[in-house]
Amino acid sequence: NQPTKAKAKYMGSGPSGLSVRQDSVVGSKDSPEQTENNEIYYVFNQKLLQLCDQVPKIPKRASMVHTLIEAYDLLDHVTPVSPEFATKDELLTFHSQEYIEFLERVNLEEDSEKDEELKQQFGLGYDCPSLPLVYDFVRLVAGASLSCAKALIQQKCRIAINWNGGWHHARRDEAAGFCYVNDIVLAILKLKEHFNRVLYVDLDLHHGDAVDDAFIFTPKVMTVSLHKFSPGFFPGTGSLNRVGGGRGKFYTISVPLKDGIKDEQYSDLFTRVIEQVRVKFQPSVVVVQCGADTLSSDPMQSFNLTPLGVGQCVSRVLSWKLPTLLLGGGGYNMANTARCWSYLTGLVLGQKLPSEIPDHEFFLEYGPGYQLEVCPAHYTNYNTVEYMETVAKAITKNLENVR
Ligand SMILES: O=C(CCc1ccccc1NC(=O)c1cccc(C(F)(F)F)c1)NO
Ligand SMILES: [Zn+2]
Repeated sequence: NQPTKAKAKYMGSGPSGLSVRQDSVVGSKDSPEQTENNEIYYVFNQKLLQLCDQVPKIPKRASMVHTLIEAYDLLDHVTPVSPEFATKDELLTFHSQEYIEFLERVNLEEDSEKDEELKQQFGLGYDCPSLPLVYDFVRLVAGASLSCAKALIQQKCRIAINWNGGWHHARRDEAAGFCYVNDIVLAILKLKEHFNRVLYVDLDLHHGDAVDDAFIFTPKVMTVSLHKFSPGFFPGTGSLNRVGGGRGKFYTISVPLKDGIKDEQYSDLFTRVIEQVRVKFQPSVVVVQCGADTLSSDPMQSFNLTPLGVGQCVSRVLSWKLPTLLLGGGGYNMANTARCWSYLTGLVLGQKLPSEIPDHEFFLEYGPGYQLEVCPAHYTNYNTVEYMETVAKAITKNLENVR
């Protein structure tokens, strides 16, 4: 039951430009999809891929990820679900009216000089270039992660995947760090209505700052972010002593790392931290942002992970058998990001994927080896054993204050 192209009905152009009514065949309100209780929800449709393909710094990445997953025949083992657009009210559960109405208004503008200073005020400009149809993009990306959250709440699945989500820098009232909408905060706010304790794990190279900030004062959401922390590196937050505040103190865990870390050291530290988190926090649902800019040969050239290392962390969380939402994020080597998220999708399905990249539309992007595996680079690793011990001990100490 592939989601067919959503039959978008343009209902004439209202003040905000196009107002689109989306009749998605699968998963619409009036006809809940008949799921043969397939455990893995995989959210996408052609519109979402098309909008995400246009994001400047990740051209065609969404389609490369999706078509590689399809080429590996993984779609036959998941429940593909076509997402709805998030409603304006849903966006307003986190974002400000001014920001959302601004996006609504510039949705259709060409990149005109108009509103230039307004664009700056809302973070559009340098880090977050103006996107064509930015409002449609924001509503569908958020809608996809919300569809996953709703499916987990309604127990239609145990694992839900949105590789086009994971935009962890978007702030309440402005785009930031190349993120236009914080689909993660929206999904967690939805999950929080039905699950007592939400664990958020951020594996992206960058600190998940805006998600941390959104939940820094509450003990109902524990955020764990592993990230590069070094002078001048974006976003600059996420030091070891960032532990949260008020009633949420010690429910924010920052794991600051240096350049060059490899799979074994990364997953060992992750395991040490996350197993303590599990015992102390006892999450009832988990959200994992799987940003792939940590991989070796990412243009970020910072960490030296391979999909195996990321997979060890995700496997650890999946072994808890809790309702789990997997999201994408960064990842600027498009082929390696597609390799990573295809590998993770296979992992979720318990399927080992053959090394040879199957023939498909983007096959040539996988040259010269045309293999699924990513080889580590020869980077210097600045994470000494002593440094890692210091980080692990500090986190253990902080966690003594939880429960
Ligand atoms: O990946 C991110 C956002 C990274 C970011 C934050 C703030 C300003 C710009 C960026 N993105 C980049 O620097 C970037 C994005 C794509 C490709 C590159 C490249 F230059 F390394 F290729 C760099 N968060 O998880
Ligand atoms: Zn990143």
